[in-house]
Amino acid sequence: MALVIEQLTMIYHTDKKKEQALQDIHLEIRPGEFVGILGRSGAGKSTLIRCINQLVKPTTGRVNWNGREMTKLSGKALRQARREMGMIFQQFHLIPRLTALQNCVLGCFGYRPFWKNVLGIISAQEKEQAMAALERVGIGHLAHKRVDQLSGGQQQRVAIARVMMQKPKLLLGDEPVASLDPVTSRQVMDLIKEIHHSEQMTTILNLHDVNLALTYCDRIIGLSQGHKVYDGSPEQVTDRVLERIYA
Ligand SMILES: Nc1ncnc2c1ncn2[C@@H]1O[C@H](COP(=O)(O)OP(=O)(O)OP(=O)(O)O)[C@@H](O)[C@H]1O
Repeated sequence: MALVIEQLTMIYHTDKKKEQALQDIHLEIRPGEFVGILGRSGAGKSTLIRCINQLVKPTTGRVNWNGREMTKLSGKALRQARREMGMIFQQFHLIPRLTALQNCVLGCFGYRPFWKNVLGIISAQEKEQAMAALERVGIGHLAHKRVDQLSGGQQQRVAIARVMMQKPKLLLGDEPVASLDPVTSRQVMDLIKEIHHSEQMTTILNLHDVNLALTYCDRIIGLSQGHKVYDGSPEQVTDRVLERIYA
C-alpha cells in the first residue's frame, strides 16, 4: 500500500502567533519501505508523522493512503483507515494500572463493536492473540505484570505487541527509542525491523539518533525548519547532507 503526501503544509496557530511546522512537503512512500526521518528539534518530524494518520489536521495538502484521501475522511471512515496505521511513541502511551496483557488486548479494539469496548468484554481468543503477541516480542512471562512495574524497553515491547494486535499495514513511530539506553534502543530497533520484515509493514520512524537511522533505515528523509532537505539512501548521507539537515 502506497502513501503519497502532496503539498503538505502545517501552520499551528497559537495566541497571536503562527508557527509554520511543515512547508510544501511532497513524499511518496512505497510499500514495504523502512524510512527514517531526521531533523533538529522543532524541524517538523512529529508533525509530519501525525499528519499522516490525521492526529494533526494539516493546514493544506493531501495525504493519500492506498487510494484514500486521509485529509477528507472523518468519523467511521477515518477510524477504519487509521486501523491500518499503528503508532508507537517515545513515552509508550500505555495505561499504567493495567497489565501488559490488558494493554495488549486494547490493540484489537478498533475491530470490535463500540459497546463491547465500553463493557470491556474480552474473548478467550483475543486473550490468546495478545499472549502470542507478547511472546513474539519476548515478554510473554511478563503478561500479568502491571506495565508501570516494567522497564522502558519492556514497556515499548508491550506497545509494539499492542500495535501488532491491530495488524497495521503502516507503522508510524514518533521517537520510539528516544527514552531508552543505547543497548535497549538497538534491541527495540532490531525487533521493529524484524516485525517490519515478517509482517511486510511499511515503517516510518522519527529518530533523533543519526547512527541508528543510518544503520536500520533503507531511506532517510531530512527535515529542516519544516522543509524537506534530503530524501535518499542512508549511504548517501554525507557530512554535507547532515550539515544541511542539522545546521
Ligand atoms: N501543538 C502545537 N502548537 C503550536 N506549535 C506547535 C505545536 N506542535 C508543534 N509546534 C511547533 O511546530 C514546529 C515543529 O514541531 P514538531 O514537534 O513537529 O518538531 P519535531 O521535529 O518533532 O521536534 P522534536 O524533535 O523536538 O520533537 C515547532 O516549531 C513547534 O514549536
